Amino acid sequence: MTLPEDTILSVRDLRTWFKAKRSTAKAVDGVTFDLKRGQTLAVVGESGSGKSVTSLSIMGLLAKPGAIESGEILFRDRTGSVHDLARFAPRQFRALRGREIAMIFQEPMTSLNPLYTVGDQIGEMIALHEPVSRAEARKRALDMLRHVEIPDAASRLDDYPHQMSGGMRQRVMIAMALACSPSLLIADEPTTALDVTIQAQILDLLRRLQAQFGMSILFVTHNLGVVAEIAHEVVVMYAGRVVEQAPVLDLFAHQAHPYTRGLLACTPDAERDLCADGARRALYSIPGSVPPITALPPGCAFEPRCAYRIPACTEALPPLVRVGANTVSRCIRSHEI
Ligand SMILES: Nc1ncnc2c1ncn2[C@@H]1O[C@H](COP(=O)(O)OP(=O)(O)OP(=O)(O)O)[C@@H](O)[C@H]1O
Repeated sequence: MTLPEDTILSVRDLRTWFKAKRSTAKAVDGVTFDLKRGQTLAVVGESGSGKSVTSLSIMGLLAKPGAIESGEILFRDRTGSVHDLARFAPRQFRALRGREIAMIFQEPMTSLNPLYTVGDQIGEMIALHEPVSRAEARKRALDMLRHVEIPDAASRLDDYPHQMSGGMRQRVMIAMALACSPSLLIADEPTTALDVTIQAQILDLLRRLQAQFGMSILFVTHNLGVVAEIAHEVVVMYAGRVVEQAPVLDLFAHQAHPYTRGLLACTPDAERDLCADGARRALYSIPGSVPPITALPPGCAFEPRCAYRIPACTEALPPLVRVGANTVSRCIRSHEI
């Protein structure tokens, strides 16, 4: 298994399907991307596009009947060894999760136990992977609370999660995720439930922690505003497939796929949306909805909603092709739009 030195994660032609008696939901269908060491790659798309199933596949947390059908998930651990997580057994994942790869979610209470103090939970996470004494675990937990900038950390160590605000709980979850200095952090919509000020603070914190700890981040979100804040590289998913990938500045400067263009038009922008007379322009929304992944058309899955569609779009699935120095797009008209 070969992986370029600067790459920590390489997802190659990944297919994760949910097979039922009558139909197969191809939630992830041939997804490929690379995440460079120390960088943030954002996976963006509407609800149901396969973002979470991609991250759960990487973490080995798929619920049945979900299973990896084919493809590779190459991951470089801190010793430099490369593993194919698509072929990992549950026992191997248990040794890896928390220590090498950690995950944070939208809802902190999915990770936090309401019955234990935050200090005990962070300490427990450290003790699970490292031979530390109780006192040492407690000291490390306190250090982590300081790293995530919880004010007056020493007095919050013995708080229960319910004694903290949503933003603080999110910080505790980040502290727990980073307690063993994982090299990869998977963040699935971690700021979606927060109000905008707290959201900005958490994104800022993640950026600072990334610079400090040097971890790579796979950031799953439906929000292009958040992508602009945090990502180096962006993967746009639609109906289980990658439709565009580009460095963040390139993607915001020019969208090669009509779906990306539509997503961007749906993102509120005060300057663009406010008219000279103070009225607000109606926010654009992409017409139609994501087709059911159990019954995708043979051609481009976005074609029924696309303003650029031509008859050829329905004939075959467009391949992902290079359309710029660092951009790939799955649209036969990318060069014209
Ligand atoms: N347990 C399951 N059984 C069958 N299909 C599933 C299951 N879990 C997910 N799927 C399918 O996988 C598709 C992708 O889901 P996924 O949660 O990855 O989307 P998403 O892009 O993360 O959306 P959201 O932002 O709403 O979480 C969905 O359309 C859903 O139909």
